[in-house]
Parts: sequence; C-alpha cells; structure tokens
Amino acid sequence: MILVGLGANLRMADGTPPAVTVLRAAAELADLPGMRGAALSRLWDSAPVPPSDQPRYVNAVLRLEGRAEPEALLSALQALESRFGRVRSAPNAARTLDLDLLDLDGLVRDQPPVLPHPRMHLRAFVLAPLAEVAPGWRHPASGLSVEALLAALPEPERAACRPLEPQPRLA
Ligand SMILES: Nc1nc2c(c(=O)[nH]1)N=C(CO)CN2
Repeated sequence: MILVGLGANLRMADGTPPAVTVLRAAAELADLPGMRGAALSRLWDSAPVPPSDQPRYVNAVLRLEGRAEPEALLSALQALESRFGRVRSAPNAARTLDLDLLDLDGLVRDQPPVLPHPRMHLRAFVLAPLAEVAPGWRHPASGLSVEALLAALPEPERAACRPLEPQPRLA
C-alpha cells in the first residue's frame, strides 16, 4: 500500500484553485504506470502549520496499490509538482501543490525519501484524511494506530482541520 499526502494553498498561474489542483493531481497519480485501486480521501480544509498568515490549505490523502521503488516514486511526485506549477522556495512557503510520500509498504528508511514521512504522525491534516482511506493503518516505525496518533494531537490542531463543504468534484 502506498499513501501520498496532497496539499495546496495557492491558485495556479491560470487561476486553477487549490481544490481542483488536488483532484487533478490525484487523478494523474492514480494513472501512473503500475498503479491500481486508488482511493482518495475527502478534501480537508486546514489552517497552515506552523500558524502563519498564508492562505488555508486543501489537504487529502491518496491510497494506491502497486509496485514502486521509493526513489522512482519520489521523482514521479516531484515531476508532477513541477507540472502543477510548484516553485521551490522556503521550506514552509505557500505552494500550488505539495506531494508527500507518506508510506510505501511499511518501509522504514532514513535515506531520501525518508519513510515513513518524518512529520506525518504530528499532522492532523495528514492523519484525518489518512484515517478515511486506511482506517486500519499503523505507523510503520512506532506501531501506533492512526486513531491513537490523532487522539494524541492537541485538540486545537484537530479542530483546525475539517472536511471541505461542499466537496468539490472534477467537471
Ligand atoms: N495545513 C497545512 N499546513 C502546511 C502544509 C499542508 O499541506 N497543510 N504543508 C506544508 C509544507 O509541507 C506546511 N504547512
């Protein structure tokens, strides 16, 4: 099982809003060679972490089944980010699209891409959508369930993250 986190908080240069960018990127990921069984969470609306005056984010998690080498998958994610107008600047800068490899078949490794994603267990905007597509998931390094990790977060962080209403769809 492959889990990818998607995030966006800037319109693309052509005006495409973050929610549409996330839906289109998820569709393209599901179409990568060798991938099947795609399941996309709802789109979540979340306050920027760390708190800042950046726009709120649209976040989602995509679950895929398929064989992939971590490095090749990372390259594919970065190529997709570039195609969706991502300009790499400061680490937490606003972005048109951010794709994070969260988990690849439970691998634990400390070479890029570091797996599982080193901050995923601290982020409500990752864990809440992840729980929708992989409710039985456990953190590969700690063994903690997604429910336990979510419950361990401060309540204000969980509250800063809610499903988008209404849920946008691609035309
Ligand atoms: N709510 C939210 N905050 C963020 C996000 C994100 O996807 N959602 N991504 C970041 C850079 O990885 C920094 N902060």
